[in-house]
Amino acid sequence: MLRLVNLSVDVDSKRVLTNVSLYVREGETLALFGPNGSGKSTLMNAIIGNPKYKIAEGRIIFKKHDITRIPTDERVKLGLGIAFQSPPAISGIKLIDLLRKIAEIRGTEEEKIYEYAKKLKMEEHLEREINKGFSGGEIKRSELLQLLVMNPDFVMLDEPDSGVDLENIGIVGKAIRELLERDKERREKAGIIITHTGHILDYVDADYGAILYRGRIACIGDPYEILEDVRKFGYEGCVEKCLTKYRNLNLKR
Ligand SMILES: Nc1ncnc2c1ncn2[C@@H]1O[C@H](COP(=O)(O)OP(=O)(O)OP(=O)(O)O)[C@@H](O)[C@H]1O
Repeated sequence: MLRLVNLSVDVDSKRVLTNVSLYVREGETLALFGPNGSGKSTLMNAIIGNPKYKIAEGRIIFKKHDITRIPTDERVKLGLGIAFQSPPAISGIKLIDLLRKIAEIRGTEEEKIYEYAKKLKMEEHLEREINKGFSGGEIKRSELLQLLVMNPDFVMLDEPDSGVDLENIGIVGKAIRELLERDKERREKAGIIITHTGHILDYVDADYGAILYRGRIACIGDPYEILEDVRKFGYEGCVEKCLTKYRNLNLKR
């Protein structure tokens, strides 16, 4: 569904991602790991088409369309959606007004807004300006609420579990499951989830995991095994273990 081919990305003339190749098939969820500053958010911003993130080389293919050079709104129309790690607060626009607009464009029934807001415990925030004064956990739930109303085919979630308390993590987890599974009988869904702690993977099944390390994909494998290895050996040790495994596989061949 999404394929990145030798993608290199610059931010403010600094090379942040080098030669990233990855794919996520229909129905799959990829868990993306990596130390701070390794380029995970950059990757999501490049995929959604944030103009600050310049594609220096490579291609992004989504549903067989080459979207490398098309603007963000066209990518969203094709079915991409993102929950940012740190979205801005927007003065003068209430959350409910944004949600109504999204619902109108995407053909979502208005009562669904209230249903999802209730599920995410965000009813009291609907009349407030978007993200203004929201706590860290409330911002995460606000992003998810917007995505639920938007109902994209491919979701990118940048650390949806960071700053979320143990009680709310279940609420967030269920919302993400719904995002990945709603209408699955009618159309394919897939996604990428960035997580440091892996808490969200207690609620959402990831099909495979990848480590982004110093701007490159350094390891691909079982997400739960990767998480365990990162806990035991740290990122460097985990990447070294992966490389040794690849080398041995190649030697056997
Ligand atoms: N505007 C910018 N100018 C210069 N460097 C930048 C800019 N934006 C991002 N970077 C750098 O790009 C690198 C990757 O940042 P990115 O936010 O993608 O990392 P990340 O893997 O998502 O990190 P974290 O886990 O801390 O969220 C970092 O070293 C960051 O400082």
